[in-house]
Order: sequence, then C-alpha cells, then structure tokens
Amino acid sequence: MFDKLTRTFSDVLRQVSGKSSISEKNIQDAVEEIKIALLEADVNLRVVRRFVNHTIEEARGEKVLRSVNPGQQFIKIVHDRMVNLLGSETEGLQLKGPDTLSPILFMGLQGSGKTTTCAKLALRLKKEGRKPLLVAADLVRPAAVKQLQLLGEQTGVPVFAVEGEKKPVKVVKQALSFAKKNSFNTMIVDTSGRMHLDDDLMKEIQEINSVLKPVEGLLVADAMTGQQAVEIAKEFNERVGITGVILSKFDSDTRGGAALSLKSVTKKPIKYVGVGEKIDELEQFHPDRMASRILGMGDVVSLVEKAQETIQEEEAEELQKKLQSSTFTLQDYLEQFTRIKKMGSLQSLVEMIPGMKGNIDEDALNSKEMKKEEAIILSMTLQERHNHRIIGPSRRKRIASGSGTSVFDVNRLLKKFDKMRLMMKKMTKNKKLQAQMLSQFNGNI
Ligand SMILES: Nc1nc2c(ncn2[C@@H]2O[C@H](COP(=O)(O)OP(=O)(O)OP(=O)(O)O)[C@@H](O)[C@H]2O)c(=O)[nH]1
Repeated sequence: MFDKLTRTFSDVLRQVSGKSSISEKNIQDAVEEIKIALLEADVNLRVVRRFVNHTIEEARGEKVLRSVNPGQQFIKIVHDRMVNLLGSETEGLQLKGPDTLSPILFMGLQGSGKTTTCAKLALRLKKEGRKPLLVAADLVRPAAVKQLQLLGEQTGVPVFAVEGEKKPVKVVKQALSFAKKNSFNTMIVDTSGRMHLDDDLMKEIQEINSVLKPVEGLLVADAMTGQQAVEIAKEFNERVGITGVILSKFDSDTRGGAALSLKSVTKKPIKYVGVGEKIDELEQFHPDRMASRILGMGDVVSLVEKAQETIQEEEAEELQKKLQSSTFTLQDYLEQFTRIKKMGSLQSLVEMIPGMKGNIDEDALNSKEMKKEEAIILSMTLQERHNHRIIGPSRRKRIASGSGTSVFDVNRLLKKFDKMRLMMKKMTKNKKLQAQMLSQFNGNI
C-alpha cells in the first residue's frame, strides 16, 4: 500500500530536508515531482492541482524562504496538506447513548467487502461495550444471508434474518422492532450490492434509508478500484446521502488514489479501513498517521513542531537584527544553549531527520563542549557578557577557575565568538545567508 508513493515522497523530501536554504526553483522542482507521484498513484486530477497550488503558495511565503530551517518547514507544509487531503480529523461514529437504538446502514457495490465489513464493525462495537445486532437485508445474492449468519457465529453477534422474505424494507421494519424489544442499542444493516451502480439498487437503498433513519450511512468501497471508488462514493452520497466511507482491502497493493481523493471529492470522511480478510482486521482511519506513513517521514513532523515551539520566529528575527547591528553578545550566545536544551538532546533530534544520520559532525554536536562553554559564560559578570572586549588576562584567569576550565578554554571560546561575529557582520547584506548561518550556528555550539 502506498509503496511507490512513499518512496517518491521520501526521496523528494530527503533532498529538501538537508538544505539549509531553499530557492523558489527548489520548491518548484520538489512540487513537480510530488505532482507526478500523486498522478501515478491515481489521485484525482483536480485534487492534485489543488494540492500542488496550495503547497507552492504556502511554501513561497516568508515562512519557508526566510526560515532558519527551510527544508523542514517545507516538509511540514507538505505533511499538513496531506493530512488535510486525507480528512484532517479522525472521525469516529456518531452513535447515540447506550439506551437508544443507533441504526447503521451499510451500502456498496457487489464484492466491495460489505458483508465482511458489517461483521468486522459489529465485533469492534461489541468490544467497545455496545450491544449490536446484525441485520441480513441483502436478499439479492443467494449466499449473503448465510454468509452473515456464519460471520455472526464467529463474532458472537446475533443476526436477524427473515426466511423466505424478498423485500429488504420489510426485513428492516421487523428488525427495528426486534432490536428495540430486545434492548439492542446498535443495529448494523447489510444491504445488497450490484455489479454496477443502477437505478434499482439506488431505489432499494433509498427506501431502506427512509425507513431505517440511520445515524450512520456507511459506504464500503474497495480501495483497489482507485478512482472508481471515489465515483461510487460520490454517487451514493448524492442519491442516498452517506456519513462516511469504509475503505476495504486497504492491505492490498493499491496505489492509494482512492484514499487521497475521497475526502476532497465527496466531502465525506474515511472512518475505517479494512486491512485484511480476518474478522478483526478493521482499523480506525487517522489522517495524520496515514500522512506520515505516506511521506515516509516518521518523526520529522513532530521534530519540526518541537523546533518551532522552541525557536520562535520572532526570537530568530530579533537575533538576526542583533547580528546585523553587531550587538550580539555572549549573553545572547548563552541563550542559544538554553534554547537547545529545551529541545532535548541535539544528537537525538538530528538523528530523527532522514538522511542526517552519519552526515553530522559529531564534534559540532558534542554536548560536553557545549557544557564547558556554558560554564565559562556563566562565570562571567553580566558586564563581561555584554562586552567581551573588557575580558583581559586576569579576568580570563578568574573565569577559568570559576568555571573549572582552563585559560586555554576561555581563550578559545572568546576567539570563536569573535570569529563568528566577524562572519555575521560580513553577511549583513545577505539575509538568507545569515539565516543559514544562524541555523548552522545552532548546530555548531
Ligand atoms: N484483503 C482483504 N479482503 C477483504 C477485505 N474486506 C473484504 N475482503 C474480501 O472481499 C471479498 C468480498 O467480500 P464480501 O463481504 O463478500 O463482499 P460484499 O460486498 O458483501 O459482496 P455482496 O454481498 O455480493 O455485495 C471476500 O473474499 C472478503 O474476504 C479487506 O479489508 N482486505
């Protein structure tokens, strides 16, 4: 599932994530590759266009181009767009309280996995503490009632069926009173499918729908059919009205187009996915987790969020201003340590970035060195921190003994700091280079 799409996304985003500056051309190239990957995955063309346009629009803004970590900001944008495409929020079933009957109507084409999915959901709801009843209202396929009864035995959920009855609406009416009389609080109705969408099927479902008045009208669509699944969902929604979709056969080798287009086209959420033939293989659909899986990005998004929390944009800008006007002091330098500490171990953070493992200068991230420098600055007076030029030989000696380091260490820090300020000054005219420098500076302490 999604294998090829994930491979492309990982490649594109890995290339971008390593960059400390990003140009409009980089964005265009990355988005172009994403566009091709989505089309190849059979995602609806209009959905792809919208995705691409929104991504470019957002990525072109100040946030990415002038950001201290542009590659990661870009990944975050693509990830958020993907979550949006998949439906934003995890959407469960809107069931009534335990003392009121909640009817659920299942619909879909023949072979979509409807009957199996009815039983899967019944089992799930039973485990969640509800009291479900399965109703066999698929009276077209001869073996459907028997199939549901077998599944009922497997799951321990009672099945309501009326021998010899030909009209599904009549079965549903009787089932409603049976469920109420016997204190079932959930009723799952399996209806018949057809090979194709046709008027007979729609009329039958509409009729059942008006009698049942379900709290959930769920369409079971076969993920393997790609765009066809989206068209079917659209049609059922317009003619009967659905509250959500269950994508079956999600475990198969599908290209993912259905999952990625459904919400945008139908405006109805995917609520569950069937992930195998076994009766317990039904999972709730989480757009955010699915997006991370598709992007093959693992922890990157949470990493970016963490970094965003600690390195606030305004703080970074203020720092930039200080660097421009050469008022950046050892006190500001010290504050960078605190910021990094807030982010946790820098080494482990860096390792969360795909492609970064092994590409990192271990010394640059040596936290022992960081601790030493921090101790040195903490042993200085505020006056010294704000104007390091006053730190002569005797002050250096005092600071070294106060911080448990050597004069050599103090000298090295002051030299490094001077060099850094000089470089920053040289770059005052180039803001992007400065931002780049800042991000490196964060990793070079
Ligand atoms: N791999 C896999 N197979 C599934 C899944 N859901 C259903 N199936 C299989 O799909 C086939 C069709 O499922 P049914 O439940 O009989 O389909 P149906 O929609 O009820 O068919 P009709 O009653 O004819 O409309 C069966 O072989 C199921 O085992 C799934 O999530 N993954």
